[in-house]
Amino acid sequence: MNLKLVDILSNLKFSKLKILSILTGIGLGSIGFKTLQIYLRRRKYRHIPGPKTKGILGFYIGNIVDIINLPKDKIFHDLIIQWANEYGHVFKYQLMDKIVVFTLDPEAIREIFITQLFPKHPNVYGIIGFPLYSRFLGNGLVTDLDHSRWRHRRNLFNPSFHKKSLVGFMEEFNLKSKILMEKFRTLADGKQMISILDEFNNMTMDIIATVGFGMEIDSINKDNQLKNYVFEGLRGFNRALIDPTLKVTFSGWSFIRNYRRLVSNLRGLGKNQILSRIKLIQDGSYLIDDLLTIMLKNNQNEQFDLEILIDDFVTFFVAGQETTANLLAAVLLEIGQKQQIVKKIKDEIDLEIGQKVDLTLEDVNKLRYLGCVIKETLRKWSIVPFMSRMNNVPFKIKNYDIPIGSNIQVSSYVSGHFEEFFPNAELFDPERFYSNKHEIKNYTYMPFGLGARNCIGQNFGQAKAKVCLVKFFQNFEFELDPEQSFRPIQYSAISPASKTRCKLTIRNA
Ligand code: HEM
Repeated sequence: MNLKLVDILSNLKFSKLKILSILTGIGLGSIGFKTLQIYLRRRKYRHIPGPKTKGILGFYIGNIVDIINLPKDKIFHDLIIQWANEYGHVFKYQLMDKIVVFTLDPEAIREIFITQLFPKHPNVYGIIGFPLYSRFLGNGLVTDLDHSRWRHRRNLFNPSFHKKSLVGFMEEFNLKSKILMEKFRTLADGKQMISILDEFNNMTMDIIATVGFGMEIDSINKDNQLKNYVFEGLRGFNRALIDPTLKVTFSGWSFIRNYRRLVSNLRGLGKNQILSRIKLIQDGSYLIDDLLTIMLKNNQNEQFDLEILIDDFVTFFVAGQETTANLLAAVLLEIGQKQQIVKKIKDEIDLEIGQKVDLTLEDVNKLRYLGCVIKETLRKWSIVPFMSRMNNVPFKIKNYDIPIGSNIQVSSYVSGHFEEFFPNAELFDPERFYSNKHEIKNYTYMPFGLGARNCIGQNFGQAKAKVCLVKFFQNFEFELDPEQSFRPIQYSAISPASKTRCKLTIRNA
């Protein structure tokens, strides 16, 4: 009996050692494999210029070290501008073990987005669709990687964004802007600091909920589940993009668990809304042509893929809401520093529109100067940081062969800050667009993307931004908090770091 025990113990000792050595072997093997993989990848791209990585750590994690060392007031894309100034129209950089090819070359951009219509890169849009083991935007319109399925669905959505539908949406843009202005009236004592981005986020949320999905939630005046799920979902998503420790720490895992629950709640809400609408349409009792009805009616003869309909529900809340809110907050942050621009905007509104309350699309389209202020804000802020495509065929940029399958990135923010394209790029100057001071070259300005996969909501977003701004200037004066940051912060969108803090007073009061 005793002898047996000794045997077992010694065997156990031996197996522990064995296990340890196997594990060490696997560990070393994986490191060796990864090292070889990174080495070969770096070699494949070594003919393309780009910033050097530093030391052994740099070999493994690439230019992440440069990002970590960025000054506090700079965003990652400021670093890319610096690299563009150093290396020119095409260069590469390394993010962890992956290589990114970046270009701001107008000719190459035309090829990528128009002539060759390269697909979206799965590494990038796959993460946006399915971050942290959850289905967020899924295969919605922004992230769909299946070209023929995307084409079919884009055709279904297109009529909802044509001018005729936009004319119908104006009523909601007016109504929701009016509700926000009523709230501002209660805050406009010239003393309270308001985080204007938060307020614009509430308004754009209410607009997309109503015109998109027939949901009246009044985020401007109260908390509600949908708003919390969307805002928290975005916050989690943003953290997923920038925090590489999430998947390897206990606190990270608990965050992921909560995040997955939240996204599943948001999708559950979307599912209920879609199912009850299908029923109403089948009963013939729902007559309002919002995005959801149009989408379902157009799809009537086909099998609905419920999960994809939910993907689009989430996609429209994300793509259609925070983009316009950030744009509005950036406009006020820029012009608040230049009273002569504010005066020009007000003069134009007074002349063309006066105190008219119910604005039409024609009214806001008369505001050419305001339109140029929005264009200049989009040049300087871009809002969407970058786009990524994959060359599925051999491709050259400026005589450099780009390996097939590369992650090619383009950024309206970087092109918009590149001195060769926009002289004195840091200066906010709507005259660039108003009086065409300098020629703006094709494919150097693309805040709404390019080609077939450009932004479906660009006219929608600009019309709603204009309605809101007109009502704001008809009613209020504003003064920026001088203590705030005037710089951008970059997550899934580029937005004012301090959310544009300002005090309001009632105009002519
Ligand atoms: C300031 C406002 C906005 C900006 C700057 C903006 C920017 C963009 C950009 C750059 C893209 C292309 C992304 C890529 O190629 O990877 C895009 C796509 C898209 N945007 Fe917008 N957007 C804005 C407003 C909106 C609004 C209001 C909606 C909806 C109501 C919307 C819905 C979409 C959708 C669904 C796509 C995907 C289109 C497709 O692939 O077919 N966007 N947007």
